[in-house]
Amino acid sequence: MNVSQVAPLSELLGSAAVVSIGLRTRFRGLLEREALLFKGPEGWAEWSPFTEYSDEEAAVWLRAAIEFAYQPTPALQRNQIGINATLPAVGPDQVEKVLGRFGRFATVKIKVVEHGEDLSADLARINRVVELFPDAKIRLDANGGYTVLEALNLSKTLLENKVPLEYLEQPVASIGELAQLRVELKRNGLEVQIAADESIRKATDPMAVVHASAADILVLKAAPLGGIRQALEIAAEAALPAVVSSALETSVGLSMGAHLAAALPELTFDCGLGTASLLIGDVSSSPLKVIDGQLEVRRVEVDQSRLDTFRAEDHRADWWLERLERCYKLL
Ligand SMILES: O=C(O)CCC(=O)C1=CC=C[C@@H](O)[C@@H]1C(=O)O
Ligand SMILES: [Mg+2]
Repeated sequence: MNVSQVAPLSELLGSAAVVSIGLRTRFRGLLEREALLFKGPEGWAEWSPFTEYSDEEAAVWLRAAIEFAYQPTPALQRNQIGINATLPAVGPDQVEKVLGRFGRFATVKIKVVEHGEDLSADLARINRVVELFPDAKIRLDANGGYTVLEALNLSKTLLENKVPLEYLEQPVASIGELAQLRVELKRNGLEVQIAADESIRKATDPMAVVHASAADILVLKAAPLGGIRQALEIAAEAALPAVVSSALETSVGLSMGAHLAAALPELTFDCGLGTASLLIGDVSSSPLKVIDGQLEVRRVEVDQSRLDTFRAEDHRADWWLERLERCYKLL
């Protein structure tokens, strides 16, 4: 895709709208999610790299958004996606309320080690989920926060307590540690699968994790990987099962994830695209909704009245538009 020919900057700026939407519960340290939306011939797209990301990293997300707005999506293999509930690192007393917003689900992803608390806080949250939803499969996302030994000990404890553990997502930070953890788990007879997230989406070479035999499952996020096509290529080359997950977007960004999930030749895991319910509102009056654990696959129209409701303050909108101009030049 030759970006300057396909999508002139003036056109992106012409439809660009910047929103700021509150989160119901702190997630990833955030209480507000900012996003820039623009419209191309195929529909609306979202550009929402986290504000601390460098221009180089944010430009990758921009390529993804331009591709989604300006190019037809690849052929779809399914029109509904199974979705997991996502539980932020809340106290055990909050679990019921937060998970209540997800309706029915078969899988819960629980955030762990978010605030650097000790393992007992994670265990209390996990145990509360199991108590409330004994049939749900559990995946834990540590964002690389454990040591190999901590991840190993936690796996032991969870298996001893018969927690239905589906996988650990990025339990440790580096590819070397992921590979080491997999070896240690096997050596200890612990059947726990490892999913790689940051080791793919933040790596210069997304295949490095595969070559190091460091993961059983890939977490694919369309925006940080540079778009649906790029993510599909990684999945094909890796030849590992994939889980598509959100980057905490509005319905517009989630619809790009849903199209990626729908285009994968095989999809056996629930996907982490149910995060709209973590936000206080959305940019569409017909947002992508998870019903009984299933998300429909379609593009999303944006409503002017919603853009007005969530319009970011002028100085934040200016910041995003300047960022857009800088990142566009990097494409
Ligand atoms: O996968 C999910 O269930 C929801 C998405 C999710 O967890 C994330 C979205 C955005 C930022 C990340 O810190 C986080 C993740 O690490 O997967
Ligand atoms: Mg993750």
